[in-house]
Amino acid sequence: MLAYVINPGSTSTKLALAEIERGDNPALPSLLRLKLDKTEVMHSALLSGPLELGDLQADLMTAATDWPKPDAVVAACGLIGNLQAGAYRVTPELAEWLLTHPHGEYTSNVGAALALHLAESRGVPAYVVDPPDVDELRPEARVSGLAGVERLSRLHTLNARLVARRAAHEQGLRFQDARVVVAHLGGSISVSAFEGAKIIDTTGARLDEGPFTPSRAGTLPIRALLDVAYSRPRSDAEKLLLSGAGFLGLTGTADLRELERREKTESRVKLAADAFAYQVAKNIGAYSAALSARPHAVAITGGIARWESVVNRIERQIGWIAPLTVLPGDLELEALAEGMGRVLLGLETAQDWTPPGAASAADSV
Ligand SMILES: Nc1ncnc2c1ncn2[C@@H]1O[C@H](COP(=O)(O)OP(=O)(O)O)[C@@H](O)[C@H]1O
Ligand SMILES: CCCC(=O)OP(=O)(O)O
Repeated sequence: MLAYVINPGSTSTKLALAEIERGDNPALPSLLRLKLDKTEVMHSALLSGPLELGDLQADLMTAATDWPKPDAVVAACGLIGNLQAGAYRVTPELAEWLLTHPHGEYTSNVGAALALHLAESRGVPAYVVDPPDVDELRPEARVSGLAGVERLSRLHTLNARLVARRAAHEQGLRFQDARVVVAHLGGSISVSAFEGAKIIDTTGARLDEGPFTPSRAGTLPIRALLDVAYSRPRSDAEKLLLSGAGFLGLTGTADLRELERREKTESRVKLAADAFAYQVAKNIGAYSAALSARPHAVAITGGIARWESVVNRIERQIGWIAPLTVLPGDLELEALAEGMGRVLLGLETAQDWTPPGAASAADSV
């Protein structure tokens, strides 16, 4: 099977021609064989209007000019309304909805429109896979200690699901039979518990919960949060918590490659790295406890999984919980291709999207 795969980012859109075949292990049918021919289309600014979208559609058409006709086109997308994981058929209504109801700055809001354009030009269907607001939380995970405040499911769904599936396969288990905890450690962080192939609980990302990140605060003691909130306007408080905190606030830089070099000689940097590994490990422990029994695997992924001494510290701390799988970087193109492949190969059924009710579409970040 062939698919065009589109992953829009803030400064470039990644594109791939994916060849997807069944694997040769009948016990693990979703362990697929993938071949990706990747390319990247640069754009100068955050996509914000129809003009830039038109230009990008044209650039993608050019990049794919010589590619053979695919069976489908698949893209990453923004928030589409608290649904089950999997593939959704892109309709003009879904593409338009994402462009006109962008809740938060999700650059992937343009994904569905890009996929539809390319798919129509080839006379094939378009899909989006595993949006960030896939919501499969167990009921008790939604409840916070303050009536009216509901915990949300907003995470790095694409990468985290692929990594959870690979960690399950590494243990010789089908995804639906495995319990896995995944820590996605990039510029943005989420830690999530997978059981029965569902994301039953997650820290969320951005202004939700979890470890601190290169520039975000993560979970704070409530009294400190109140001090931050009451000492400045809300927009300044958000700016501090999202882009002036974390490693940046603790060490003066959010460039973790630089911190990796400095940690041997600077005690402040070493303490920040120790604290980060400790917070990640504690969250892995908490999300292990969200499962019905001990996890079969713990996995860490994202760019920070390249920081060897941090990975070692995390492993020392959580090694007693389950074997650790480390898959550094992000594998979103692979995740999109596999998600599409499962539909094209008849392992999963694509779903139809309907606009979420006013109640579930309300929030911002
Ligand atoms: N070799 C490395 N050592 C330490 N940190 C790294 C390394 N490579 C990347 N990082 C960090 O990973 C983060 C980027 O994560 P990544 O998942 O690749 O991208 P994104 O920014 O999209 O989340 C950055 O904070 C970067 O400093
Ligand atoms: C909502 C989780 C995925 C994501 O895109 O996070 P950031 O926008 O915080 O990087």
